[in-house]
Amino acid sequence: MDSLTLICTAALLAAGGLYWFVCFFGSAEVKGKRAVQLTGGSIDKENVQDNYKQYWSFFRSPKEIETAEKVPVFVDTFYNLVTDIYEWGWGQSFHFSPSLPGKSNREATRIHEEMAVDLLGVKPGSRILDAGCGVGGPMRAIAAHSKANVVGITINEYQVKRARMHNKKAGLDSLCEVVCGNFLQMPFADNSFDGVYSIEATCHAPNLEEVYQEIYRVLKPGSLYISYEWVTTELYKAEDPEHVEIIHGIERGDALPGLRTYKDIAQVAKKVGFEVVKEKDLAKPPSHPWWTRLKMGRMAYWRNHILVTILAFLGIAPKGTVDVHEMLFVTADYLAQGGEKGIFSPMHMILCRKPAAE
Ligand SMILES: C=C(CC[C@@H](C)[C@H]1CC[C@H]2C3=CC[C@H]4[C@H](C)[C@@H](O)CC[C@]4(C)[C@H]3CC[C@]12C)C(C)C
Ligand SMILES: C[S@@+](CC[C@H](N)C(=O)[O-])C[C@H]1O[C@@H](n2cnc3c(N)ncnc32)[C@H](O)[C@@H]1O
Repeated sequence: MDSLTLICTAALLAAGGLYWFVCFFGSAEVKGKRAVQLTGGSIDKENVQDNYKQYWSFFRSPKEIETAEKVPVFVDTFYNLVTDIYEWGWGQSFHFSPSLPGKSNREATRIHEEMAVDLLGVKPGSRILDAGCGVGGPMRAIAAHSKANVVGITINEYQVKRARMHNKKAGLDSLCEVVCGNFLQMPFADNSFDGVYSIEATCHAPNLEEVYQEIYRVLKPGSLYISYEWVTTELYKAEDPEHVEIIHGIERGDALPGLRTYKDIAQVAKKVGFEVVKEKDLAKPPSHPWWTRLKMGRMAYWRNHILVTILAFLGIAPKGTVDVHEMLFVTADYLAQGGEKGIFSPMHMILCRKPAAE
């Protein structure tokens, strides 16, 4: 073999290897984003690293996170930093769901979303609210399944842009509307929705009572609200340092002002005036573990980390992207540990009714 043939063969093998590495290694999810399109949301490329530092500074003075005025900035900064990585590495629905044997992650996600709207029992044409809608994965599944008009609200302007773009692309923009705003002070009239749902979103509120009160206000009397809440379970022991470390790890990597215990949820719902119709931790057996998807993705996360590092080095991805990705990498491990130990659930479901007017 002459040296030219050798070089060509080596180059071909290297290109083939790289293609395989990028496309097939690990479990790639169906995404709306590619690695080369990663941004810092609404943050200018050169400010991503500083915003990442700012995000961490909130944890140095946790009391500040608990004040309602600081929360929108804290949560908004977080979603500017993570939204593209979530879409790229997870898909358009930013939540977990129990694994369903024989079904793909995508199907399991859709079934978990449809269950929420089925429990609301809304009719086609009714108007429902998605409190904390992300880029609208659940909203589109729910609108397509129920034929209800869905209004989504998110604090993050960049997510509004992404959600509107996806709605249009899916041909669902006549059923789905997206508003930028704070779910603690919503720009909607009293008694104006036939149903409300929130999927893994109210955990960002510093005070659950405030967000439940606001949802109660906009819901029509006699209508239902369903939420999938992030909670610590009865197995969590505050005196066990390992448990505490896992829960703190989850809070830090997911922009949470402080995880609530499962006991708080119904108590707060009743306090604001709801009747609790049903409450169930959907993570508990016979459900199959929600965290296996996180663990199975580990090889892909390594591949992603190398990709992000190369893209940031080349100046294609913003500089801080590597730090953000690393933070998520670590968070995935804390989440999986929380699930495996049974001390944490991201799907403590509560279904509530606003009493009918007298
Ligand atoms: C409800 C919330 C978000 C829940 C999940 C959608 C996200 C929690 C942790 C995220 C991820 C962790 C690891 C990332 C991985 C390193 C990267 O290569 C690809 C994306 C991840 C898999 C990412 C995807 C989304 C999560 C699973 C919170 C914020 C209340
Ligand atoms: C983990 S994501 C879940 C998104 C969506 N429910 C889903 O499952 O894809 C949490 C969402 O809550 C939104 N959120 C958090 N705090 C908020 C607030 N105070 N007001 C409005 N939206 C908020 C975030 O912007 C984000 O869209």
